[in-house]
Amino acid sequence: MSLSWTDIPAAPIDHSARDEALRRQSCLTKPPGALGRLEALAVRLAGLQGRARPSLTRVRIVVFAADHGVAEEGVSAFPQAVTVEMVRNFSRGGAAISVLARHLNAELEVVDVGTVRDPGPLPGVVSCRAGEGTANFCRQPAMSAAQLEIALAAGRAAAMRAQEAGVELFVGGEMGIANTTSATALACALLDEAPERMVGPGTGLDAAGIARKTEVVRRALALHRSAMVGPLDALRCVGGFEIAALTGAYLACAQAGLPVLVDGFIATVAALAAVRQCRGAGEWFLYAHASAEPGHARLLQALAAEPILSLGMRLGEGSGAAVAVPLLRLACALHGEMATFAEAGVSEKAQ
Ligand SMILES: Cc1cc2ncn([C@H]3O[C@H](COP(=O)(O)O)[C@@H](O)[C@H]3O)c2cc1C
Ligand SMILES: O=C(O)c1cccnc1
Repeated sequence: MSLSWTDIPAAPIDHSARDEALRRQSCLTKPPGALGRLEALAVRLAGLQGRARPSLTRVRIVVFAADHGVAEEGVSAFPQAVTVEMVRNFSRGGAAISVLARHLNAELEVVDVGTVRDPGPLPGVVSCRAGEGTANFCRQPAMSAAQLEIALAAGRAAAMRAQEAGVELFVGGEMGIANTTSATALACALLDEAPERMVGPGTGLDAAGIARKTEVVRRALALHRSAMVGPLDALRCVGGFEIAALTGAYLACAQAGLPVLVDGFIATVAALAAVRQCRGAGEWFLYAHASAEPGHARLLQALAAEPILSLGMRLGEGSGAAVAVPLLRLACALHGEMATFAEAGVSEKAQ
């Protein structure tokens, strides 16, 4: 399936800004290449932002929250109630991502895409509910086509709000108990990969829990195999509202030309769905970190993505991406503020 807007192509990259940034890099007072990947990141951002000296002053983090019917299969180490409880925690400023956003001076928005119990109006929380959690995808499709459309549109709306507000980098996060099961099933479907090669502990399952989760993913893939024709069909069959919202947000960012910093395992599955839906979208995505969730390495490999950090993080919420923001900011500062050889009167490399 596809919706009218999901087929819009990605915005083109500004090659002249990128080339100008590349020329500037070669004039800065350092041996060529001495700042390693920080150089390439600044040049890449120049091409995405369409200016030779990119900046990341305005960063927005949007956490999409939703519940999962598959939680009833006992696939998470935590109870389903945690999803809504964490939405309240985000709103009050006590979650990991709340702390990170504050310290980064980044804007934090939470979008409820469909938790089991509507938490009602909360400061900083936007309500865009596609339902009261997805259905258990071991038994039936996780969502209807109409629900998928609402969830994708919730993500798109968040991306457009960010774009209209003049945000320079979009970070998507997620919260949803059992969503590593959904993300794993989606990854297996998109990569045609065996569940046992992708399943991991999520919030902390033991070996018996991982075996149960593997079986759940296997059953889901067997049930939906023939219906999962394209990436949006796979999202509808085994995805989650918050994962679909992330895919919608990433697609809309790529279409609007807003650079994206992708978080961990779950966010990367959503990014893969976006890339499968729209080939050029991947140009707009930077990958922040290598999650400790074992399937993430396979996903990054499929996307030919080189994550910036590897800290053994496995939280989600956009936290791994948030932690990478200071490095990107420093890459931009070095690129934009260092003196050139000519400005500083420093001798260039001997021929
Ligand atoms: C307190 C708490 C805060 C979290 N913040 C993110 N997650 C992460 O863990 C969940 C996925 O793991 P699983 O599939 O094993 O349930 C998601 O909500 C994810 O964002 C959290 C999980 C918990 C328990
Ligand atoms: O890497 C992630 O996104 C992740 C891993 C475990 C639990 N929640 C999120």
